[in-house]
Amino acid sequence: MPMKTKNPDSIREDECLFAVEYDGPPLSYDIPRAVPINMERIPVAAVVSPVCISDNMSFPVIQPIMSVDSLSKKFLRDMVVVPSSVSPTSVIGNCGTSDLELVSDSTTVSPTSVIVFEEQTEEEGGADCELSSSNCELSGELSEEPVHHQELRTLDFCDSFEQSRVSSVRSKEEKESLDLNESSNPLPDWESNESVVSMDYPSSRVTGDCVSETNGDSKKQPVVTFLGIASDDGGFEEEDCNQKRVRVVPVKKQPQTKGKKGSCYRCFKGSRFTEKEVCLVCDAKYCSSCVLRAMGSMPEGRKCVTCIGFPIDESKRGCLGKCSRMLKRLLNDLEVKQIMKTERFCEANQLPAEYVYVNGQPLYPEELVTLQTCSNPPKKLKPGDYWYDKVSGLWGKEGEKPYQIISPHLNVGGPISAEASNGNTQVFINGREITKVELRMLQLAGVQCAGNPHFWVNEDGSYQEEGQKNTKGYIWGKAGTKLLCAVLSLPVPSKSISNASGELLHSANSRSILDHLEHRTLQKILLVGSRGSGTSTIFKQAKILYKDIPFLEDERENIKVIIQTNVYGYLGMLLEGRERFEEEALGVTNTKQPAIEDSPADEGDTKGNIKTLYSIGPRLKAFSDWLLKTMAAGNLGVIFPAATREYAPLVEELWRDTAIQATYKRRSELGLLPSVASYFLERAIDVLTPDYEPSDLDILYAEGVTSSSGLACLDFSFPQTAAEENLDPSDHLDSLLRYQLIRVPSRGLGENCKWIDMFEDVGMVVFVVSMSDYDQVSEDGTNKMLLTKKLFESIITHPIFEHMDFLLILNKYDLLEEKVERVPLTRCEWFQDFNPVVSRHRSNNGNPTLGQLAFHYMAVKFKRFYSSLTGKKLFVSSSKSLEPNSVDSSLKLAMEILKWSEERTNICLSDYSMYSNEPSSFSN
Ligand SMILES: Nc1nc2c(ncn2[C@@H]2O[C@H](COP(=O)(O)OP(=O)(O)OP(=O)(O)O)[C@@H](O)[C@H]2O)c(=O)[nH]1
Ligand SMILES: [Ca+2]
Repeated sequence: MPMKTKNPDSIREDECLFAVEYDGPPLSYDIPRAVPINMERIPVAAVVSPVCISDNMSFPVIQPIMSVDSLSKKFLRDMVVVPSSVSPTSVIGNCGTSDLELVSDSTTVSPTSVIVFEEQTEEEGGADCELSSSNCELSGELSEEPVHHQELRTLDFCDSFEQSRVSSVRSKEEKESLDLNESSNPLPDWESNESVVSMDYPSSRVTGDCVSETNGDSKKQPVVTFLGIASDDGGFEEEDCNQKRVRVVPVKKQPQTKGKKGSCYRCFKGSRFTEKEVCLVCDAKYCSSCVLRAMGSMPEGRKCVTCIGFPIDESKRGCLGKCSRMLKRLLNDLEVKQIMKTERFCEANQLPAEYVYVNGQPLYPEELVTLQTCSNPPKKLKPGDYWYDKVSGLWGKEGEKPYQIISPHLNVGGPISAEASNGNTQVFINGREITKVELRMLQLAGVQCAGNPHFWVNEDGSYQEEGQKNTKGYIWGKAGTKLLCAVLSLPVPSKSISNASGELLHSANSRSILDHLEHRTLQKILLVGSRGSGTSTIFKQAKILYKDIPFLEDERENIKVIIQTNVYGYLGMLLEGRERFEEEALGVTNTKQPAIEDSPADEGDTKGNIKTLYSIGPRLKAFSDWLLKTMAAGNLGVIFPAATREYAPLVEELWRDTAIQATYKRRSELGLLPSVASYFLERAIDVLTPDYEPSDLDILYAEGVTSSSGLACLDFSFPQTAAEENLDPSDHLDSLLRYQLIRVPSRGLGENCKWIDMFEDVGMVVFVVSMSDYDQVSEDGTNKMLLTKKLFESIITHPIFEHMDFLLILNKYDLLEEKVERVPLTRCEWFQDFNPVVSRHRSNNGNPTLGQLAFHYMAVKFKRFYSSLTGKKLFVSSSKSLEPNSVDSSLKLAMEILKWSEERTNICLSDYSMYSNEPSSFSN
């Protein structure tokens, strides 16, 4: 598009000055594009009244109106009128030098004017429009894309193992768009896909946000954006789609002075690190000695004296009324309260109506008031473009799916356009072409959507086809539709639906749904596994991941003692090993050096004098003897906390001793020493001091923290992702869904499963298996994997769990990977037929590693075993539970399975089943 725009850099200072001072009478001659306004004299509002704007007309837009004197003084406010076809860059370039800039594609620009009459010809607008609308389409498509790729990374091994190997390479690309398991899955590419249970439910985390990335149009940098609005907004491209609109863009006022980086803007002292108070308008920062002088009595809150009367920087709207520590120090409580109150409520700081566009039109102040004071207002309203379906109350950001249902029938903004939410489904609700997610929701709610219907949906969810009289049903009427919406991140009517007159109206429907929801909000997940499988590690990870305060003070105090006891135990095992190694070494020495015996030395002392690599001095020997004796007596727990004080110096000496270090080097030969021991032993000196405080990681690694005899319970919900935080929590049922993780110690599950009856109401069972157990034997000589299989069998066949989903976590993948290279998997008799074809060259050419094959094989074994006994399908996930991401994705998988089974139940109950139509969704 030819840019006739005057280069703003060429607007000279004096022109601007002229602009500021011009307040003469209206000129007698015609000014085609720019007219100064005077509210008293010009009935401005009528010009842009919503009724006279037709969709296809390019129209003059009159932006905020103020009286002449406030215009000259205040209205230097950072108002820029930008026809949206003009590159916003041009505005920014100059805003430091002049408060008021005007840019239009006309050549005659009167800087005093705040109105731009923009006549835009078809051709002029054409090219740009086309370009950007194709952008929009592109991003629309992309944003839907992940919906299809949203899959559960669980393995379905009912198909033959070989088959899944062959087809598995396919999924590489799909994997990119997944967020489940992404960083933590130890198995790359090859193992997922056909074996993947493909879920057609997009989850809240997947939809939506990719738009921002793909929108990053390289040609046109969105230099001016609404500062406050969330970044996932389509930005300028979207606005360009609706061309022919004149736009008011808030531009930040620049501070009058600016010191060197980080210093106070007034005294120019201090650095980045000095505490400062910030002006809400121009972002000037003042140190505590200057702030009161720079901001005066703060009649509008925290603004420089020169910024009083100016609108605030929209990005700071969230800070309004939130006092800083600095002010609290400088002023008394009453003053602080008063200032914060005026900051929030004074007129100058209110959201300017014209920054909010509804259905393509900037709001009038009255409209904004209507919107903000209705019984169910949009939450956290920010400057930006929104669409509003007045009939149903659906509300969303322009170009996006709905995110809230607000009060219907409000007289704000223009008429809704078919493209408002950028849908491409050919299904319409109240004149708006709906998005793919909405369509899916409708289908799942049992609404017949064949034949591109146009629906008329009322605020209570009742709907009819356009042109027909009878109500066909209620969209939110079915049990589970709300939950469905939660899964799809779609809004649902709030508890009270207000009717046209604003009265509250509790529909029986919505109440029953809420009852249903409340009943469902605590989903219980049972976590079981045989000894040492990793259930407590997973439990602790969940605590650390999902709790703000994972461990309380006194809990930590107890854990500290547990850890220290453990470490003394590990030291004891080392000392035992040392004795063994010393004896071995002595034996070797004796046989090697028969010559010594010929010497005339004292026979009896010979042995004591011979020093081996594993010998220790008498002081340490005494300590060692004492420790081993205490351990043998089972008294280790009793010696605390005295032991830490007394023995700390000895521990240090012991750990640094060469004999101990030599023993530690051979730790793999010490059968009893668990693998986590090294984590603590290497820090033994720190851990065994009285003022040691265990970190979360220490607690994670520590053995015996979760009681091995009792149940442990954890209530949690998955924290919202950044994208979800932008939405209102009340519309986001995901965050309402609460889970309870119940860890049952393996002991409680033995033969007679004494606890099992308590778990009637759990939603699902997560069974944890340690993959590295395949070569281990228990005290009575039975292979541990076989014991695990037995325990697994007893649980899956228990009548209580008959209708429950099972998720198998094959844990300790890290250990398996390492071990399987040394010890054949066939060491376990259940795994006799493991016969992998592994290429000799272990390059990264996509061939699975032995570890991956072994995991896969075990998964198949368990799956077959499970379905032979239950006729159901087992979900499987691999994990390294010492890694938080790994546990996070496993638990999220559990959540998805729960959600999904919820949907499955609801849909089975409803008269409409989508599964018959969509074979992709969960067939096996
Ligand atoms: N290397 C590795 N070690 C793990 C993993 N998961 C757990 N462990 C370790 O395995 C040991 C046993 O794990 P726990 O979580 O205590 O097992 P548990 O199921 O609670 O077993 P009990 O407490 O004996 O009932 C601990 O030392 C863990 O640190 C893993 O994925 N990789
Ligand atoms: Ca344990």
